[in-house]
Amino acid sequence: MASGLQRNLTPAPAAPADGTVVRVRGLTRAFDGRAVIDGLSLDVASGEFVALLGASGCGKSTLLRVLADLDHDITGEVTVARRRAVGFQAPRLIPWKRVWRNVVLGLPGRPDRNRAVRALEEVGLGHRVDVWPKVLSGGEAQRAALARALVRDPDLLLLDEPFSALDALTRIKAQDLVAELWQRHGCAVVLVTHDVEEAVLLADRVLVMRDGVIAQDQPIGLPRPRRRSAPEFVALRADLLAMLGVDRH
Ligand SMILES: Nc1ncnc2c1ncn2[C@@H]1O[C@H](COP(=O)(O)OP(=O)(O)OP(=O)(O)O)[C@@H](O)[C@H]1O
Repeated sequence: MASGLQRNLTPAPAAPADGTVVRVRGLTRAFDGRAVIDGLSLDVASGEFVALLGASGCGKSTLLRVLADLDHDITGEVTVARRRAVGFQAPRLIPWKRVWRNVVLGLPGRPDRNRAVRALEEVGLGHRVDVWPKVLSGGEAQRAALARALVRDPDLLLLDEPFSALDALTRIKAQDLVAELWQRHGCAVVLVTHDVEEAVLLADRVLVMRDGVIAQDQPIGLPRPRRRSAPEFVALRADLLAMLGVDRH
């Protein structure tokens, strides 16, 4: 590990006194001598929904892995709420465990089927409780992964392109479900996405990552539930595409 490392993951209370669930200062992560994240700072407030956009390879997943406590080879200060859950592009369900057992896997105590059922019902999978993961469609598997994350009652949910492998219609339904679940659970979310529309639909704030730092911080003040076709929505989407260097015309 590099010298000067200051990490403070475990001692942080679930809801830090200042109302933030993520506090990052001067974070640097290098691979083979090249800093992918380079002195990045970031705060996420309790209950806030933040989307992280940026060109491919700019370091979004790397940042998420640090926040998920999966990467320790860093310098800088990182404080993250203790109760966090992670969702990835692939649902990562264990094939030899039934869906409900996947949902409560790793929770302390005896596997609680009722708790799993409640979580699965919440994501519309009440009819899939006892099946094997291979029976699920791609969208259903991602919803099961969401149930597995939310059953942990996290203060912070970290999502890395959870819908990118889904077809367009399934993705829209999954996005609407996440909006609903987030409002009900009230946890903070950091969502890595390539999808500008998804970011505008879901986030309170869209962060654009460039050159190893947060280059732009765009609040999304639209009322919820948001309509993809609303003129303000379309305008914000165009602004963000322009920030990403994609021509709006
Ligand atoms: N374990 C690793 N070893 C070496 N290089 C890595 C490793 N992980 C990531 N990188 C490099 O760090 C850079 C950032 O990767 P990262 O996956 O964080 O980007 P990203 O913004 O999430 O990309 P994408 O949008 O394409 O998923 C890339 O150049 C990648 O090749």
